[in-house]
Amino acid sequence: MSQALYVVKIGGNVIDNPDACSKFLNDFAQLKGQKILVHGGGKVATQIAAKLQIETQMVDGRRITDKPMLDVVTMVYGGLVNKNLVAQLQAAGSNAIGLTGADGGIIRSVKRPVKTIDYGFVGDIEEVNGQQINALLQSSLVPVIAPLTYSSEGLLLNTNADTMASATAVAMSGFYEVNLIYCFEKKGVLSDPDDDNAVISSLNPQSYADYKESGVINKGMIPKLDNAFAALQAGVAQVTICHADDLAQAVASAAGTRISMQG
Ligand SMILES: Nc1ncnc2c1ncn2[C@@H]1O[C@H](COP(=O)(O)OP(=O)(O)O)[C@@H](O)[C@H]1O
Ligand SMILES: CC(=O)N[C@@H](CCC(=O)OP(=O)(O)O)C(=O)O
Repeated sequence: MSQALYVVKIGGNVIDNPDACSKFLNDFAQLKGQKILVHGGGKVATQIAAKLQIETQMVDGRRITDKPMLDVVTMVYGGLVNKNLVAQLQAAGSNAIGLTGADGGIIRSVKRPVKTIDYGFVGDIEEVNGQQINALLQSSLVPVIAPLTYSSEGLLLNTNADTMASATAVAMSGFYEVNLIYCFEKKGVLSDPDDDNAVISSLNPQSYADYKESGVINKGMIPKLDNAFAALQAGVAQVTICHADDLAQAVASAAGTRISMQG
């Protein structure tokens, strides 16, 4: 059996909460074995954009990214958020290296074609260079990947962090047995949006369709789960959605929502 690799995604609500983020990073640094962190930061980008009087517009969970907004997300994801996470991981004993998808050519995308909506400078992933990422892992580095990609025309493109994590996990499953863990500010996928303890322990395509139909699963959780199922179908060994506080338990399959193709 191949070696284990954790691909962990951390969402913007946790990044925006210094105490929660610091606890998460310490737990992440404690994880034994090979690991990659993919981060979001949408909430921080929205706040900084507002300070610059740039309005945020989201459609289906994706940010409309015109040139001024591209400048904001480049500074926020590639700079402010990524470098602070790297510094904190260094202090926690993890030799982190911060990268956008352009660095080392690790994640190439294509600018989303305009259909009914023009998303602007948003990238749809075309290729993840798993070999290059593996070279970093083999040098005992911990890649910390920001949600920016590059195109063959030399554009830098804003790319959803959940999709970055899923595509990275899929590419790395050619080298490792990959455990993909989405960490956010709730205890998992909930069967009752008003009850933070109503965690669905296991979700398969049928139960997902039912919860979606009834409206219990909505908004940002839909693209997150679509990414989760896509990863499982493309060879990722295990996918879990959990609270950022519960990373260690989720690794031991003792917390969060386990995504499954069975049942
Ligand atoms: N059934 C559900 N269980 C948990 N969260 C849900 C559910 N349905 C919708 N959500 C929403 O999905 C959000 C997570 O998606 P998103 O905001 O994209 O997260 P992230 O910050 O991790 O990228 C939660 O904050 C929550 O408001
Ligand atoms: C194209 C697109 O929507 N990109 C996202 C990238 C950040 C992200 O995904 O952050 P969270 O994980 O914190 O939501 C955005 O700008 O909001």
